[in-house]
Amino acid sequence: MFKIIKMAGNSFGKLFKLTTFGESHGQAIGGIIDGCPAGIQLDLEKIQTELNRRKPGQSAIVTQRKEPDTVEFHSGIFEGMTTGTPMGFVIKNANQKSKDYSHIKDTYRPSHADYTYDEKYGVRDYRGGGRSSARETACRVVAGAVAKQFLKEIQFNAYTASVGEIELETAIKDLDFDLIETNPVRCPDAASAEKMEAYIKQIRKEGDTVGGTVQCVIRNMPKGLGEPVFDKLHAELGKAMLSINAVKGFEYGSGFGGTKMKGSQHNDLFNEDGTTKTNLSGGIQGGISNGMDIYFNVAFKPVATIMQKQDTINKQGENVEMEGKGRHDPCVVPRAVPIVEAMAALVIADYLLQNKTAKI
Ligand SMILES: C=C(O[C@@H]1CC(C(=O)O)=C[C@@H](OP(=O)(O)O)[C@H]1O)C(=O)O
Repeated sequence: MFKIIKMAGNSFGKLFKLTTFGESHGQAIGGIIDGCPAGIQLDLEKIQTELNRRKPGQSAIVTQRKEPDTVEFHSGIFEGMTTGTPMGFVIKNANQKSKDYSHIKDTYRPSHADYTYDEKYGVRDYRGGGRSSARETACRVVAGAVAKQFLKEIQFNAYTASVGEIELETAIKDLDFDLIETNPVRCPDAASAEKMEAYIKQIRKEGDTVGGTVQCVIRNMPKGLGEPVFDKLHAELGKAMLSINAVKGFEYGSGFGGTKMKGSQHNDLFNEDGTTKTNLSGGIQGGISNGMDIYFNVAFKPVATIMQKQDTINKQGENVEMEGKGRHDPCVVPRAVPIVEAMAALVIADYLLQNKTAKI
């Protein structure tokens, strides 16, 4: 008897829709962007630049897998312009080292998707984590980079806000986003970035991993995006962020901090033009954008694969010891920055198409 189980959930978005395919050690990963409006003059170099911000091997504090991550578009673009037809794209895998994974064929890394994939499907491509690998996020970055070009007037700026206990202490209004790409951690404050980088290096030496947070600010937002009641704008942003590998938390606006305030402190009072004097709402009220900046935090856990011995179980349910092998990120946060921006751009593009009255 076959178990009737297939993998669903490979698509994101209603009207601006991305479907991805591929595994970390297969021939290629890629996707189809369906619903991108016609007539957008695409800058392909900008799309590649976004991919380069995410790609493995980019610095000493990330996985040392070396992938060119060159995107090839196979449809949907004519003479540099989107045609409104499905945009198929492929990124070839070039640097797989599958033998690093033979030890997890029948054994489960603690807190990795190995166990749940095996339990659900009964079969899994364990090489490099297969479909559960964060390599899939390269496809999201491609689609997000296309969405950003559709949403030219809207600015998406994500950056590393913490690594372990080390936090960026500058208030959002005082940040200089031009500093984000000036260090390998992608933190817009040189002193914090240095501490974070040193800490990630130390953690790597210990064969361990560490988590952190990415903060994202969306500026120049149109008013009126968001579909109450179940499809509130922040609900979709939350889903988008929580679908990124290793994400454990999402908060927007005042977030969990707001629970400690009184209404009299928390309410954003209006200016006559409808803007607000404060923005604890994070640019969204009633699930609808109010034109103020949207800002949110995304929490990333420490990567599950560590280079230390741990107790675990095998497929037979026996207790065994295992140690991670291969090339992994000691902290995913610096490479997650462009992924967060990409997912935010996909949400805003989709909601803009759903809301025909919005103007940008
Ligand atoms: C390849 C990427 O990251 C990979 C994510 C990953 C995992 O388990 O998620 C495991 C590693 O794969 P490999 O062992 O094949 O090097 C990482 O390098 C990428 O992001 O493009």
